[in-house]
Amino acid sequence: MARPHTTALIVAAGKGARVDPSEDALPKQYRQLAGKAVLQRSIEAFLTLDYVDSVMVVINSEHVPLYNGLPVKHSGKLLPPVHGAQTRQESVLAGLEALVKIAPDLVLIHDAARPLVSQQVIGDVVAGLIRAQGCIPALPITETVKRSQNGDGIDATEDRRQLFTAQTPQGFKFKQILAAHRDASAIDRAFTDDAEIAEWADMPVSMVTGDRANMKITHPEDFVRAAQLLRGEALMETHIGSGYDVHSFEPGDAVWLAGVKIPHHAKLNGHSDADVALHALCDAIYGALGEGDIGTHFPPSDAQWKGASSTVFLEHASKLVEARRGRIVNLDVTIVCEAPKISPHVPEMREVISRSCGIGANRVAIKATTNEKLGFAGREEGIFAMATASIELPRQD
Ligand SMILES: Nc1ccn([C@@H]2O[C@H](COP(=O)(O)OP(=O)(O)OP(=O)(O)O)[C@@H](O)[C@H]2O)c(=O)n1
Ligand SMILES: C[C@](O)(CO)[C@H](O)COP(=O)(O)O
Repeated sequence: MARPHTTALIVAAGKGARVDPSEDALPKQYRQLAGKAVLQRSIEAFLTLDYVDSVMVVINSEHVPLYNGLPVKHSGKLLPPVHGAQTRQESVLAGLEALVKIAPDLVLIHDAARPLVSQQVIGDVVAGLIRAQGCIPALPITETVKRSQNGDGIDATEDRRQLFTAQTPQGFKFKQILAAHRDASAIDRAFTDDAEIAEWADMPVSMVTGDRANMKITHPEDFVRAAQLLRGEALMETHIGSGYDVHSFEPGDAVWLAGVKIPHHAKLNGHSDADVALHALCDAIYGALGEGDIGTHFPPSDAQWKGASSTVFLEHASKLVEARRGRIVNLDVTIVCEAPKISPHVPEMREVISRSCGIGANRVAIKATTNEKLGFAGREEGIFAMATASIELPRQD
């Protein structure tokens, strides 16, 4: 059976008034949380998953410049954003309507305000959709729950064994939740989550165990707690990888080096666009991850990689780092050739690599040297490159 087409719909059109009610406040989803905007974290949590085919973000029409300023890596999976509305419910419906042209099988509706969502929770929700039309992560209540009409006197104590708090992503069969949301928008009732709409529409919704770290950033102090969770969860350790690659010259008029096309009296012969610098760099990252090398992921025998841009492989390698909840600390490449001259191209090379990996250009170094006319590189029979990658990964012990 074919894998269901799955889209993540991230709602980010709120104003975050409970974090800061002032008109000119930076909305919470655009605030930094341990070095990354909240919304960027939420988007990346889904973009990095192979079984998520596309990601759509619902934004507030007043936040367009803020959204465009997010350094989210360009990816065909990230669809153009759509504008939301006054309530979460309306924003979700706007997103669902925009997805009609894609008509995914499954949709995962997620609050931008839950940036710590884990792969485990997302995977469990998707797995839960095999047996139900809807599935949400939820947690049992751990404190005693009181009912009170005025917030003062107690009217009753609830049986908390039957009470759970709902999280996101809330996953649904797309057609059914779209129909339910449309019907719900026609009645005078405010629904606080999508599962409530599904329940109202008699769709069976199951629950899987949520995650305490998958908190919704709602009040100012939640930023402190989320940052602590990120730090505690990610007790990081450093991994170093090295890469080496060589390609020979053949007749041609340009070489690809570190993602830049440089006019030359020959071209390089080899896998894809024969970019030795990016190949060495990818191998360094794969090495740091302990995940084989470029040929493991992109076999040279596979015709689809013939002539392909090696930036595709670099993006893949850096996504693997993200999927492991790691981060690239720095990348260092040395290109060895008599010609062409590399130094004029270094700024562009650093830019290409930083864009492909979603890191600052200050974390990328490109060096070049001649081989003092010694050996094959000295005789201008080919070019070789060496690279080192330093990455941080959650501790494995
Ligand atoms: N009109 C709205 C309201 C909320 N949301 C989104 O729904 C999620 C959950 O909502 P909440 O945490 O309540 O966010 P805000 O509405 O922004 O917060 P507040 O109520 O404090 O203003 C958030 O990611 C928020 O951006 C939305 O897309 N459109
Ligand atoms: C959808 C939700 O995150 C489930 O817990 C929550 O209901 C959204 O919060 P809001 O404050 O009601 O927008």
